[in-house]
Amino acid sequence: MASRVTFIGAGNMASAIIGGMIDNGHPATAITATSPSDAFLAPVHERYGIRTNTDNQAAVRDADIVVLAVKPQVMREVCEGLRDTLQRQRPLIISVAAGLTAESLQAWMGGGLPLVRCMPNTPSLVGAGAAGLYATAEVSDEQRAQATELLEAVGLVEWVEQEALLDAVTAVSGSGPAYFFLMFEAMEEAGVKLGLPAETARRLAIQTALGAARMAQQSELTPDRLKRNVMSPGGTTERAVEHMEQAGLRGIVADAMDACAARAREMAEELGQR
Ligand SMILES: NC(=O)C1=CN([C@@H]2O[C@H](COP(=O)(O)OP(=O)(O)OC[C@H]3O[C@@H](n4cnc5c(N)ncnc54)[C@H](OP(=O)(O)O)[C@@H]3O)[C@@H](O)[C@H]2O)C=CC1
Ligand SMILES: O=C(O)[C@@H]1CCC=N1
Repeated sequence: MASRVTFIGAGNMASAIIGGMIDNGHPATAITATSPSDAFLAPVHERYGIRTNTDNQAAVRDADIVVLAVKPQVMREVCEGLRDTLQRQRPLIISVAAGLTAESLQAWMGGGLPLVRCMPNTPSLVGAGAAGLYATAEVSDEQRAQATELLEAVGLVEWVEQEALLDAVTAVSGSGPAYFFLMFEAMEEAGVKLGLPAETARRLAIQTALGAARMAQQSELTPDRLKRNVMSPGGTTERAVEHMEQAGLRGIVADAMDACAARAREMAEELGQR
């Protein structure tokens, strides 16, 4: 029988994972999502056919897995509200919140619960997600396998053995989709300046990213080698890539990802248990 999975929060990230799970064959009737507002839940129910509930406690009562998918800022209130039910029920808990440490989450939920911290990303919606997972000591091998199965239904899963590495995962893949969307915007704008219709430039940029990603995934060659294969000596790509290198693109990416990971650590401090 499929695991009964309850999502606390039905926003961008929860919807992305739910959509991917359903496309992958998880029965909609075994999935519940909660939100404080019925008006918000109605379209989620309509779209995915899942169960919805405005009462978090009622929604976790029969769950095998509880996915905490609210904003970090409301997580404490949500965890404290679920504390008694979770302590009785002891489901596998998966938090997708950026920053918030297992120590804080455990403290808010009363401690000692099987908790996986996960950093997923929104391409889960199309089955192309990438998630980093970290398990606390309370998580059994079977529960690790359950978490892997749930997240693998919507994409790639990588376990990390040190919790702090989740901040690095956030900087690479959690926030990563936004970097590529920004690149699409920039390429579209530049394509328009070069005379292309916006829609044409956008479609070409997106398809090019898809092709490059598929090639990099399927090829034995490194990204550097693949890049050099596009760069004919004295040709057009060489000129463009030289420009990007000279303008400091690598440094910009490194600084941006440092800022991202630092923000995750900052959020852990701002919102942490004390
Ligand atoms: N978006 C992303 O790309 C990623 C997000 N994350 C993490 O996922 C989590 C959610 O982010 P995201 O989906 O973007 O945020 P959203 O704001 O889209 O979703 C949060 C959801 O939680 C609901 N909510 C608020 N309070 C409660 C409550 N007390 N009980 C139940 N539900 C509640 C909100 O309802 P309402 O709108 O009515 O308040 C909303 O449906 C965050 O912790 C974030 O760090 C992780 C990886 C990637
Ligand atoms: O921006 C954020 O805080 C969340 C976490 C990773 C992606 N979105």
